[in-house]
Amino acid sequence: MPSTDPAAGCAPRPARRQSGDRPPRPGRSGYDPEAASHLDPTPDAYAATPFTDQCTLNVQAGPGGHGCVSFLREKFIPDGPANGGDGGTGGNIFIQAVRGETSLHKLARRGTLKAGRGKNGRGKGRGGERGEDVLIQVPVGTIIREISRHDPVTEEWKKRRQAKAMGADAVFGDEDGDDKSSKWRREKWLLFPGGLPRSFTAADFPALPRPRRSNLSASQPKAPISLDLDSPTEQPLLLAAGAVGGLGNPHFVTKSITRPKFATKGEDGMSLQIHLELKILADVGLVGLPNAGKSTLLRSLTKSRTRVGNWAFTTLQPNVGTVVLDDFKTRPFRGTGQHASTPIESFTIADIPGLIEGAHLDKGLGLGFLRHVERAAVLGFVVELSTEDPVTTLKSLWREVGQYEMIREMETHAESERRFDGRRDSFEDSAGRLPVDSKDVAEPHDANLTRSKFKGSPIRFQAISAKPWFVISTKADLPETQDNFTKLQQYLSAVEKGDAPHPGGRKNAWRQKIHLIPVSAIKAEGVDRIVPAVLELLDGRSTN
Ligand SMILES: Nc1nc2c(ncn2[C@@H]2O[C@H](COP(=O)(O)OP(=O)(O)OP(=O)(O)O)[C@@H](O)[C@H]2O)c(=O)[nH]1
Ligand SMILES: [Mg+2]
Repeated sequence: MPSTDPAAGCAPRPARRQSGDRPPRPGRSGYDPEAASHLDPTPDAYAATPFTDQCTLNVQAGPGGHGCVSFLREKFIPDGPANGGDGGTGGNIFIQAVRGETSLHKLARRGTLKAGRGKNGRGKGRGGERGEDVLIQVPVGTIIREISRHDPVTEEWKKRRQAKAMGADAVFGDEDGDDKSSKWRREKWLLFPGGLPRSFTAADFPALPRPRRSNLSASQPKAPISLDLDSPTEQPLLLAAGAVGGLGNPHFVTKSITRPKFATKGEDGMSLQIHLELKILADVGLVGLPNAGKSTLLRSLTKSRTRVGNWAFTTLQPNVGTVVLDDFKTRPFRGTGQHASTPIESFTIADIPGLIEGAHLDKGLGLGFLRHVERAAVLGFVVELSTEDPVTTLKSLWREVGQYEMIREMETHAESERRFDGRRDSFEDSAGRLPVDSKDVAEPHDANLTRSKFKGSPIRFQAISAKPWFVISTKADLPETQDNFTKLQQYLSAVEKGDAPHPGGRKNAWRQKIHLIPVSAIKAEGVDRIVPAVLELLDGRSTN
């Protein structure tokens, strides 16, 4: 076996152990145990990075700053007109899918993210500064679902509408509507600190201005949020717009009140509880029992440094490797989607933890990791030839995949019903938006951000059994594996011809040309046949 290291030059190579101090490695037959290589690495030569694929976040848009009560005061003008500035708008919450991120663990640790509060208005008509924005960066392939929201402005509108519907004069009354004489709500107003209580009687107090939102809020996604960030977002997408600031005292100058000693407080920012779920986007997803050789195969096809070990559940998190194609002449085109006419330069392979029989009953690591191959274009079933019956193994793998597919279909159905109910209950106008006060022109921090339209796609589910699939029979270097290979070959050709039912049990499952590729991943033998087979399936056309 040649001991050349394909990873050399791209990662620091661990110090080679002396043959005397290397621990014995059980169960490796037909292979020289002393020769460490990229495909059979020493136990410390693997990448171990923290990984989380789901988390819940609380995000809070910034509250607005308060309006200011101030009067012009100059030499010879002791009691000038009102000149208090408006409060600044609160910070916004943006989200962006970026290529460099691979996990949600950093966000999972944060829990709550709050945008900055707008600054209060100041004298001489100076408006308060905007609050600081928060930008949440997530990996490409993250799905965002809204769990709950608290939007003080929407609630205020709701309350007013209800009060109006009841024909009450209590529109501006206290929450319980008992104290009708109180037309103003103390908590909404900012009073001049030096003023005497009698100067703040309800009698000539103006009506509380109607609740407002910033004009940026028009580009918020509709409630309830449900988005799939399946491609990198060039510009950050707005999740929650900051609340508007309060009005300074010049807004309340009337004929009768020429020197208003009050201003309004800023609105409270909306808060959202969202669930983030990362579903890795790879072209090929590997599915197999634990210890089948999936990670070794990934190492032999790519420069991945995923952990390999002769025990079940060596891999505890998904790993993605990239196969770079250097044969420029025969590179096929991507057959579908927006990149239909771009030639394939590389493709990605996802290796997930092993699936065991009964994974749908939460045995082993359960079915959860299948979310990372659910969106793969092609599924690669990795079956060890040294098992007793590879056909039974393949069938049981498909059974688990079928169970997962069923669960996902039910979830998708339930989700669309929930969304429908959410829309019906939400307080929105016919265009699905709350009215935005045209007077309220809160200048955005960055003009580019206003132009960003919400580009995330709606969440879709693609039937797994309809995807093209192929089988890689590993450990073909081990003795007495020929019979198992023949058995598997016969079974797959029967499935292809329709003589045997599809192992997933679905009628419309894909069964066009099921490749069976025998390999010895550890010796890197036969793996070069995987690339053309994958390209053929990705390309969606048969080269035969
Ligand atoms: N003889 C032989 N051994 C192999 C081959 N491929 C993998 N192995 C060995 O099989 C064992 C398991 O390999 P892994 O690649 O870790 O298997 P896995 O499917 O990723 O396992 P999990 O991560 O537990 O799901 C290791 O000891 C490998 O060295 C092969 O082609 N031939
Ligand atoms: Mg593995």
